[in-house]
Amino acid sequence: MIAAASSIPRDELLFSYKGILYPAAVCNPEVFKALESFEARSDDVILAGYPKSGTNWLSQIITDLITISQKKTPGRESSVNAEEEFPYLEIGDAEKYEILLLIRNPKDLATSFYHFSNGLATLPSYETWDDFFTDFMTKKMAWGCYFEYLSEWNKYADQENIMTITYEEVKENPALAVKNIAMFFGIPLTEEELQLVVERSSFQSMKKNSEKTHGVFGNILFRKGCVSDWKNLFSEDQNEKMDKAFEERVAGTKLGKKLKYDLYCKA
Ligand SMILES: Nc1ncnc2c1ncn2[C@@H]1O[C@H](COP(=O)(O)OS(=O)(=O)O)[C@@H](OP(=O)(O)O)[C@H]1O
Repeated sequence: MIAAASSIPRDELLFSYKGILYPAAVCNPEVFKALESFEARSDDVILAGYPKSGTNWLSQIITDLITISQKKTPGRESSVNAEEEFPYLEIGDAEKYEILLLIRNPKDLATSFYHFSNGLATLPSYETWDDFFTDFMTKKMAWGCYFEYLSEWNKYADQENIMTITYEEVKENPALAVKNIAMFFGIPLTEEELQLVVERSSFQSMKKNSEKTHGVFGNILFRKGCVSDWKNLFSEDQNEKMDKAFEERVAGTKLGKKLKYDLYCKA
């Protein structure tokens, strides 16, 4: 499906559902409609992340944690296939289940999204970074505007069943991040299990394993896996524009503070 999309004209690549754009090759309005009445089970685990925030990274960590937890559950030892049990979903009522909310600094996220858009046939590609930046700042992105995404999730960030984690904090101290995630989902871990999850979710391990886990898509997905790559793309003027938008729209919120913008997004 991803390869077939390359022949689709640019203006047919995205469709709008309730005011937000989605890639037509992988999303379907019928699915969104059906998900409005989706009922989750109380032990379902949901990972919410805007594109390029590190979703595949955190789903690797959660999948391993679930596998470890299931191995310890009597009667489920042999039925472990966590990958199959962790599909992508768009969700309705956010109150019924525990949600790990993943966010990433907007400059690295935009940088990652730009390279991804140009590597993937299902998304509109961009001749220049400047063109991408303009669209990113004016709500023309697939999966909507990142600033709106942050403002919307900010309404729920205080709820007990939501744990927010940043890409940067997992990068800074992976062991602590895995420990906190495991604690949030009530999964006890031995020191050995913790080290295993950390090792298997390192960028190097995931990239090395990516052909098996993601096929050819792996090469596009596991690009650099670092913090501050934005410094290679952003102009002075673009820095000013994004700093201003962040200050006006997100800086004062709980999620805004959690992102440590001054540390990760100022030169
Ligand atoms: N293990 C690990 N460690 C550090 N960073 C990692 C890891 N796995 C994925 N990544 C980086 O996450 C970026 C992709 O984000 P997503 O998985 O959310 O992409 S997607 O929206 O599902 O396509 C993308 O970021 P960039 O490298 O900056 O493009 C990936 O490289």
